[in-house]
Amino acid sequence: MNTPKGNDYYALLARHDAMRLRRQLLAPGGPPGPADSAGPAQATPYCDETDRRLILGHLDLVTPFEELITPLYEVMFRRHPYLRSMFPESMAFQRAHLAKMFQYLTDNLERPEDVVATFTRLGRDHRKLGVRRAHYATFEDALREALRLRAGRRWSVELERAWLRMLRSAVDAMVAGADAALTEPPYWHATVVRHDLRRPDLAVLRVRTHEPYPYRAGQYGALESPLLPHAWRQYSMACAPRADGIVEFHVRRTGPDGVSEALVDRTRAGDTLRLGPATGTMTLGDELSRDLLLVAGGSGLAPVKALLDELTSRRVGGPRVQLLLAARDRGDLYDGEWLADFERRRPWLTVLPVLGDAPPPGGRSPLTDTLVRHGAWADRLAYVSGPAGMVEATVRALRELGVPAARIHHDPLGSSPVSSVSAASW
Ligand SMILES: NC(=O)C1=CN([C@@H]2O[C@H](COP(=O)(O)OP(=O)(O)OC[C@H]3O[C@@H](n4cnc5c(N)ncnc54)[C@H](O)[C@@H]3O)[C@@H](O)[C@H]2O)C=CC1
Repeated sequence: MNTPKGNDYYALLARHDAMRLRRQLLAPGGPPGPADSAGPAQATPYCDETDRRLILGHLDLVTPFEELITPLYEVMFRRHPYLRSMFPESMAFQRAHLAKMFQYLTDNLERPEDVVATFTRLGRDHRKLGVRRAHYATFEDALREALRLRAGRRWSVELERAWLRMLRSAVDAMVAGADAALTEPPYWHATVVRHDLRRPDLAVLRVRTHEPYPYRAGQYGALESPLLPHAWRQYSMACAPRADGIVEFHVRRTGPDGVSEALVDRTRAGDTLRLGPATGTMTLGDELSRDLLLVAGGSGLAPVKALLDELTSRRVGGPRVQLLLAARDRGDLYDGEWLADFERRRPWLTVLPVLGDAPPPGGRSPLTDTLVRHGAWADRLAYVSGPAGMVEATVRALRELGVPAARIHHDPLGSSPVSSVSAASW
């Protein structure tokens, strides 16, 4: 065969794709919309009611998804060894998150608009990984083989077609999201200008981005350390955007060998990181007509600190703000000094620390007890950030105390499926 081999071939494929994209961009009328998208997702009919029933009725054939993911990556890397270099050395996080992504897709078949919105964001985010349209075709081929392997003799052509339509609707949205973001960098380089170890397992990092980094207070972005190439983890920006390009992050080490460990234990001022595009909905609206309730747990303080920062700059007779800050103990109030000083100078702010460990499953939580005890919150606008269990318990308590869901802002940073969908899953 006359085809270039191995890495060269796939590099060529990616280059060909980039050139095609460039031609499309330069063509009169600019880049194509989603409906024109080429590649594997071309002119794909979306997953309909029949597909939904087929997929959900036969989920047992391909679940648990963790067992689908292992052969999927094996097939993909066996056929295209070059793709392995786009992934981190350890695939554990990657596998878990791809499994969650399939879970999210199959759980939300009834909500195509939400799915499209999520995958559009994901496509924009995936530019930082160097993902190109051509890669989606290789992913689809690998998935097809993994599905067949996993499901065995009960697999059918109809079922496979339904799965591929579901996948292609997600891929279409990702391609559209990537195309729509072509005018912004896929990631930003940032130099660490300060690294404060506030607790043995928690660091506050200040980085300066080399190019302006667009974001809003309350949002988050993914960081990558050169110590762990291709492994990206999400952290909230802990200050409102600043003219000097400094961005603050709060990082808690949660286990050995991960990105947080690299950032807490092995990163110093002068090191360079990469930062993915900002995303998230925990932002302040243009109008601030209601008083606010901010609830933060542990390093979940980061986005709340950014909101406080923005509130400071926006105040002209603005709202009153109550912050409930949950921490394991007094020593774990790692930004306590800053917060005490900040509160002293802001008569509109009241901070209430709530100390105690996470409750056992089904147990009472000091945080929700405090919410209930202090609670005439029904008229407030609430922002909640912290461990997934804390966010869940707080949102539930607030709903019971009469705060409508639409007035409770929280982002699923941490372990929830949607968050994993916005992480580097493919
Ligand atoms: N670093 C960042 O930029 C951000 C981190 N997060 C998330 O915040 C979490 C922070 O973790 P840590 O600092 O280790 O916090 P942590 O595990 O020390 O928890 C802080 C406090 O929250 C309360 N809490 C924990 N679980 C609870 C539950 N199920 N119900 C009620 N209250 C509970 C407890 O009072 C606990 O002391 C992580 O899950 C992270 O993903 C969220 C947003 C931003």
